Amino acid sequence: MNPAPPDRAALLGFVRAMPKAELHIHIEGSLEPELIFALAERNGVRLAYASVDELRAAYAFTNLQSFLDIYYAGASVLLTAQDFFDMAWAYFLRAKADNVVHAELFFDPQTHTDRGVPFEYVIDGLSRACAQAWQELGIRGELILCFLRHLSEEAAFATLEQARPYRDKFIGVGLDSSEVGHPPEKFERVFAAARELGLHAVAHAGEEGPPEYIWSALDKLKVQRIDHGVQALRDPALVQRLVRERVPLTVCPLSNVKLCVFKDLRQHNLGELLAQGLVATVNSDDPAYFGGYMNQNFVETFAALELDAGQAVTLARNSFEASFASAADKARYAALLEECCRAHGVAA
Ligand SMILES: Nc1ncnc2[nH]cnc12
Ligand SMILES: [Zn+2]
Repeated sequence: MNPAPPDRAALLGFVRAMPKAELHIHIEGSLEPELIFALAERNGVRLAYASVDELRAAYAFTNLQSFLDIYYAGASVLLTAQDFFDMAWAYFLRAKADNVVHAELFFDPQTHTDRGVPFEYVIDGLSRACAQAWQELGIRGELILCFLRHLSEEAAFATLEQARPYRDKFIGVGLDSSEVGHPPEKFERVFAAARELGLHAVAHAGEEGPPEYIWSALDKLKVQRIDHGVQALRDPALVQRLVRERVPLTVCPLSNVKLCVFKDLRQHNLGELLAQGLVATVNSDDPAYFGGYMNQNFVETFAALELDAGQAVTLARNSFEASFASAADKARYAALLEECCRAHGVAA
């Protein structure tokens, strides 16, 4: 294979250096095998795998459910507030290396409270890591509480009730886990209650599920962003609406390949999403399981789809526009991006 021409290398250097926001990261999906083993040892938890290598070898997924089974097993080592802090802090260090300046972290409380871990431990550890990320790394970290959609509406309401005393420690609610068979409308009332509390709303839709799930997330849950949403292109009327209303899609290219949504990265529709005027963003989803953090997602996707500097700037801008950052932070991020463009000779 020919080496990449120098201008492609410069482009990838720019893509790595760009300030960016990550809006679709499940913090439990950042738990690296090494940390899973360290926490298992610390907490006396028995794992079904004998070594880090054996665990990593099991990361061969055929669809979303095959991943979720291993992902929930991995999370079983998290018991104390310190465990949640350590996991999130490890993520923030990776994010810093990739020039992430703003991160909105999903967390799945039901995965932990159903094992007897108090909600308070989860939120304490995660929010302490967010505070330290701002103080020591200059990264704004926010939390979004996700309901597990394979569980009942009643369980989601109970989780919202548990979370209520900690309302100031998270900014929104989301919906994740097994998509097909669990349409968004199942959670219409709990999302209405969350919005009543002034929380932002997002939901996974159109990862494996049909465009109808995206319509439902918009109309029934009244979400402000769609997580994944790559199936939207199957429905031109839906695309028109998403473009008109500038509803962001938090796309996760490496995840989509690992979970067999696309056969390989060259088949990914990110370029087409951008060409149609959708507010697409790039994110890592579950980086410890899917082969990389933010810059790995950017660099591999740019190489596979031959995206250009203009598209890189659009993706960074989209990530800031789509974020729930304050107006002051958004202005700061825009200035950082302009400065980066100037330093790399890229038109802003
Ligand atoms: N990609 C994904 N889709 C749905 N639920 C998830 N939970 C963690 N990662 C997920
Ligand atoms: Zn996700």
